[in-house]
Amino acid sequence: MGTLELRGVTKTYGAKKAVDDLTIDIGNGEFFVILGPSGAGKTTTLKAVAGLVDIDAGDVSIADTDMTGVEPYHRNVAMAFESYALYPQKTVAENLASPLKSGRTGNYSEADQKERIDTVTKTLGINHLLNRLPKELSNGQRQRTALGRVLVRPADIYLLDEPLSHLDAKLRASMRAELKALGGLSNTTTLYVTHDYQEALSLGDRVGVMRDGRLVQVDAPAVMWRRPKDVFVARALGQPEMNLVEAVVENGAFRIPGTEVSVPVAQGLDIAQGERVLLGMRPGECKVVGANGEAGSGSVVVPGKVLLAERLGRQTELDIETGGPNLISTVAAHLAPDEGSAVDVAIDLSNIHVFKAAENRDDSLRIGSAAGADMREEKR
Ligand SMILES: Nc1ncnc2c1ncn2[C@@H]1O[C@H](COP(=O)(O)OP(=O)(O)OP(=O)(O)O)[C@@H](O)[C@H]1O
Repeated sequence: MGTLELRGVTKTYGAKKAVDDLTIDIGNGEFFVILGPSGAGKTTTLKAVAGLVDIDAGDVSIADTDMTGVEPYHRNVAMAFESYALYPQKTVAENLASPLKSGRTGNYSEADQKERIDTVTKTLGINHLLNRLPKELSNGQRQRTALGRVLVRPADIYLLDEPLSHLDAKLRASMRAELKALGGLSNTTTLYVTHDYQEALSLGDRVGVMRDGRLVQVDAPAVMWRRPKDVFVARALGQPEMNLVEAVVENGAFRIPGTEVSVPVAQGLDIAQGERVLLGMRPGECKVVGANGEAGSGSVVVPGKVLLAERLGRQTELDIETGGPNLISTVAAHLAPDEGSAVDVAIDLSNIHVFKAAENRDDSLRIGSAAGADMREEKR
């Protein structure tokens, strides 16, 4: 176990700053997730911690010890890459036992080894595959075995790079729950990298959203979901993505061009007449209430017509014409209106995120919700 600190870590490849002045403090036993799109610098960050790349600036400390000049072998980190490194001629059981036999993380009796392997393989659902060779496994099983090799041995830090990426959606969801349980049990500081927001929100004690080598926001999942710092973070969380609708402040209200909709500007929002904003509304929070349905106080109603209704499992995704920008709404499939129906979409004011429109849309900063500015004490 140990803390992990990165101070001003920078790694450049040619003209590209893969990691740009990155500072993170990860607590002992914390499960920290880096979420970001392809090329954001996630893997390079893990490699910097593992000592697998030479960093240009900054430093990494593990368990309060500066790792500058310390070889990867001596850092006591266990890393799982997206590509799985397994011994092809060894069985699953032998692959899992090999990290325990190296002696560098302690000596394990046969019984200890068996117990550790048992716990990990049961958690990962691969305990029926112990006698198979890697070539006799599916990609998902191979990936779980590779993850098992990492989790089986104690380390100060686990570094996990998209370890569930080759699993199908169902298995991935169940593995998330099991990994969480395993993390809780082992209490090992973990730095976990993913581009899957559900994984990030469900696994992370804290999540850091990475963009172009920098962390844009670091927060607990619930805080980040409620208060994404900018449009980039807001778009990174949620599938389908948050609806983003341009609006202008006129006479104390946000007016959405092309519609009759006007959302009152709540007190305390730092916004001036004529300013352009983006109103963000998550599809799951755009509630279809039927035409002329009851919206209730504290919400805004947008009348529209269902252009497309696409059933996706238990949910249906609706594309709703409003006269202005279309809105995407997700509803339980059995409640979904037919294509062509007139509907009202009700959105709670507190679920309407207000971003000051920036030249690059992703840079637009959140200033609060349509219900008001964020209260400081609500932040944590
Ligand atoms: N060995 C390398 N040589 C040159 N450029 C590299 C190298 N490794 C990474 N890069 C570049 O650095 C940037 C960050 O890469 P990195 O692999 O860390 O991103 P990532 O967030 O892990 O992406 P992905 O999710 O696709 O794995 C990218 O622009 C990538 O092309």
